[in-house]
Amino acid sequence: MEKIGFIGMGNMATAIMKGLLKEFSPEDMIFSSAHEEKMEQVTRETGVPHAGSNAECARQAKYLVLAVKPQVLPRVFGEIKDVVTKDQVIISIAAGYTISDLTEGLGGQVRVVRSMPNTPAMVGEGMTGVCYDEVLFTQEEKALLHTLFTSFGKMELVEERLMDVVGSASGCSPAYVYMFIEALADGCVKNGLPRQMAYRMAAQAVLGSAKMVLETGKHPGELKDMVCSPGGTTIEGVAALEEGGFRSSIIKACDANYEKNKRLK
Ligand SMILES: NC(=O)C1=CN([C@@H]2O[C@H](COP(=O)(O)OP(=O)(O)OC[C@H]3O[C@@H](n4cnc5c(N)ncnc54)[C@H](OP(=O)(O)O)[C@@H]3O)[C@@H](O)[C@H]2O)C=CC1
Ligand SMILES: O=C(O)[C@@H]1CCC=N1
Repeated sequence: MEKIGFIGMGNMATAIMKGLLKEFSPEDMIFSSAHEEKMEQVTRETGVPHAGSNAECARQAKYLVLAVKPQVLPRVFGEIKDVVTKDQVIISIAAGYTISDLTEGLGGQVRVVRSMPNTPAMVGEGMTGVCYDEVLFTQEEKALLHTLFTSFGKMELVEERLMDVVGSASGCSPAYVYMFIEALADGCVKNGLPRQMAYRMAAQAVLGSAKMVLETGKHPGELKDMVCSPGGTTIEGVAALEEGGFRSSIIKACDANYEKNKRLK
């Protein structure tokens, strides 16, 4: 098996590796990160060997996942651009970096896949936007990419012009959902529900509502209307949310994270 390598072993790489370990053995992977003791710890916990350095990881990996923060990428480019070749598949999960940025940063003679995953990958429920020029990759490579990205959730092939929007749809949105769950629980605690029960019920209500959207195919507005009994309690809450600018706030959040992509490099 040609190795899958990770440069950077933080939130996202850990989540992706956890998913991959359901499909591949530890020996099929290799990684490097910033600190020796952390690399030793990850190897102890997962059995995945570490390469000791980014350059060695880049040398050994056929599929190389760049999983450092955007601001760290230029340094990593400098460490691996003389090592990576066109025979490899370079996979970026970094926000804001285009395929052109990545190709240029790595010296021009590479084949790059750009992706935008999210942290629910940690529980196998990730949503990853992926873009790459299909003519550059073999069927085997494309099959491995599909296996990789679906080992920790769902994937959508996306035109690169929309990849920064994918940041709103899936990359950043879990943070907005966590804020909603926390606020919903606070509202329940305010009216007497025990906090941990409030978190469990709020989280399950979000999970169930998401499954309703995904599995019924109904428009979210129609599903909302199904909850709002005429003259009932829900519509009072809906009116309060509209008064508070609930929807426009979320749209503004999407604009904010979309615009920041341009300022990450
Ligand atoms: N978090 C998220 O929800 C998402 C993140 N992303 C993208 O994923 C990438 C990683 O994000 P995330 O996992 O959250 O970040 P983390 O900070 O959790 O992980 C980054 C990892 O890179 C390591 N690192 C730092 N410097 C170097 C270096 N010079 N060489 C090798 N490794 C290094 C860090 O080590 P140490 O901790 O020891 O410093 C850390 O383990 C980013 O580009 C981000 O845009 C994409 C989608 C979602
Ligand atoms: O906040 C960030 O920049 C990263 C990318 C998407 C989610 N987290």
